[in-house]
Amino acid sequence: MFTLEDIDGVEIDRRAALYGPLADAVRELIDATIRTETDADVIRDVEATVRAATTRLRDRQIDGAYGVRFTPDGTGMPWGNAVVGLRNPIAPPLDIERDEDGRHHSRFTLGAAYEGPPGHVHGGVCALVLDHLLGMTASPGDKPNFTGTLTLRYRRATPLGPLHAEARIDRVEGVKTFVVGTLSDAEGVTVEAEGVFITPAWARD
Ligand SMILES: CCCCC/C=C\C/C=C\C/C=C\C/C=C\CCCC(=O)SCCNC(=O)CCNC(=O)[C@H](O)C(C)(C)COP(=O)(O)OP(=O)(O)OC[C@H]1O[C@@H](n2cnc3c(N)ncnc32)[C@H](O)[C@@H]1OP(=O)(O)O
Repeated sequence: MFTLEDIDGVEIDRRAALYGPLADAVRELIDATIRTETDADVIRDVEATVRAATTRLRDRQIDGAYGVRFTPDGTGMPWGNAVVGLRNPIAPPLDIERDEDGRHHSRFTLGAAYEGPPGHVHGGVCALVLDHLLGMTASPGDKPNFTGTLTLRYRRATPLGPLHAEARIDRVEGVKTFVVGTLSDAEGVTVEAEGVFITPAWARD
């Protein structure tokens, strides 16, 4: 499930510098695809260009999904992840910081690709972001904790644009870690979350 990638920091940096800008460019492409009003012939031409680029990338590719890879020194490379994946253009991506006290938080921007209600973030995208942030918060060491139950209270619509999310562990009871968190815009909290994250049987002591 988690795979070891036997590479050093220099090689991680080289790969990040190679694939990160490609994912950024495709993110821009997604946004432009949603918002363009250019001429029909330009759109057909760009479609052909994009299809040709996809064929070139598929020239050599891995079987299946990217997986969650780790290097020997414990550096995580969840580069295909839907929330933080450096190689995943549908990931915003979130850059998550961890405080000394275990609190996790992130500032990020969600644009047109994440729309649900007009001008606002899709409720499932709010859940996606909070699930991941709370999951990271629940898994501070080398032991993964999976989402068992995630409960959300949507207090008001979340506008597209700059946002902030944070989470902290509320309590730990055996294999269950209870985490609480929020998603906010500049005016304050839009979504409250609480989750029960559980150590899977194969990772228990
Ligand atoms: C994790 C994906 C990797 C992403 C990593 C990315 C980057 C960072 C890298 C490393 C960090 C690692 C991970 C954290 C990061 C992100 C997390 C993202 C969150 C996800 O995207 S994660 C995918 C969605 N998630 C699932 O795919 C879970 C499917 N499911 C299962 O894998 C099992 O079902 C499990 C493990 C949930 C339970 O394991 P089980 O069934 O063996 O549990 P068991 O019966 O032993 O119960 C023991 C006690 O938990 C209670 N309990 C059981 N089930 C419960 C539930 N659902 N809700 C509330 N309480 C529950 C019982 O009532 C009992 O409580 P009590 O002890 O009090 O009696």
